[in-house]
Parts: sequence; structure tokens; C-alpha cells
Amino acid sequence: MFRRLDHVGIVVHDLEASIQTYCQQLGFTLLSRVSIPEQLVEAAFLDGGNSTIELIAPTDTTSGTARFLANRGEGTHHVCYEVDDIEAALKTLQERGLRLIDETPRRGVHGLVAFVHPKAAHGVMIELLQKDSHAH
Ligand SMILES: C[C@H](C(=O)O)C(=O)SCCNC(=O)CCNC(=O)[C@H](O)C(C)(C)COP(=O)(O)OP(=O)(O)OC[C@H]1O[C@@H](n2cnc3c(N)ncnc32)[C@H](O)[C@@H]1OP(=O)(O)O
Ligand SMILES: [Co+2]
Repeated sequence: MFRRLDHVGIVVHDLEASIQTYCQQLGFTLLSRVSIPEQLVEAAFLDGGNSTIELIAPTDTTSGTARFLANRGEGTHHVCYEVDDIEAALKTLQERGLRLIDETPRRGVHGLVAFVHPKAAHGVMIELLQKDSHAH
């Protein structure tokens, strides 16, 4: 089903401060910074050596990530796996009775994405990603 781990998403209060911590103290390298208005978040992708993390900060107080921060505080928010065919993966997961957040994919930063509900995977939200052919 899953091809590989793509990234781990971490929700933070202050994107700039978290980039500083991860780059200057933990030795990660900044890959890109993106604004995702549809999700009401700003994010940064960082390379940690055969691993990528996505730091995410809400840009408003009503989003899911803002609620996550208020209720649970900063921390691991989702684990993203790359799939070859996201429509097929969603169909398979649905047939297996898994609770999805998105029944159809939406456009993400690096391709099509869809989320599996955290309650369906023992407290971990799973993001599926079908990369655009030109994305790295
Ligand atoms: C760009 C980037 C990317 O592409 O990677 C992104 O999209 S990041 C942008 C973020 N986008 C998303 O998160 C989209 C998908 N998320 C959502 O639709 C929502 O946040 C949601 C359905 C997971 C939860 O929203 P909700 O309104 O149903 O309810 P609540 O916020 O009250 O949460 C319901 C229960 O789920 C738990 N819960 C919520 N979020 C998480 C999470 N990330 N990991 C683990 N548990 C979680 C809460 O603590 C609560 O548990 P209890 O009941 O036990 O207290
Ligand atoms: Co993500």
C-alpha cells in the first residue's frame, strides 16, 4: 500500500522560532517554506538526513491545527506516506472499513493528498501523498 515515508508533520506555535531550533540546534536543512491558505497554515519542509519534517503553524484560530495546538499543544501531528495511486489507496482503505477524513484527494504542496482520521490509526493521523511527476 505505502511506498515510503514522505514526512512527519509537527505543529508549532511560531514557525520562525521552530525553523531556528531545527536548523541551528538540531542540524536540519531548510528545503522550502510554503503558505497554504486553503488549510489556513504556513509550513516549512526540512531535511534531516534520509528524513523530512514539515513544521506547521496555523494562520488563524479556527483551523484544525489551531484546535490541535489549543487542545494538545505543540507536537507530532501527522505521518505522511507516499502512495503510487491515491484514488486506489483510498478505495482500498474505505473497503477495509477505515475512517477517512477525505474520501477524495485534495491538492497539496507536492501533489494530491488525503487524510485518514487519527482515531482510525490509534491516535496518529495519516496523510497519503501521490506526488506530482515533477515533484522531488
Ligand atoms: C499542508 C499540509 C500537508 O500537506 O502536509 C497539511 O495539510 S497540514 C494542515 C492540517 N490539515 C489537517 O489537519 C486536515 C485534516 N484534519 C482535520 O480534518 C481535523 O483536524 C480532524 C478531523 C483530524 C479533527 O478535527 P475535529 O473537528 O473532528 O475534532 P477535534 O479537533 O476536536 O479532534 C477530535 C479528536 O481527534 C484528536 N485529534 C485531532 N487531530 C489529531 C491529530 N493530528 N493527531 C492525533 N489526534 C488528533 C483530538 O485530540 C480529539 O481527540 P479526543 O476526542 O480524544 O479529545
Ligand atoms: Co504533511
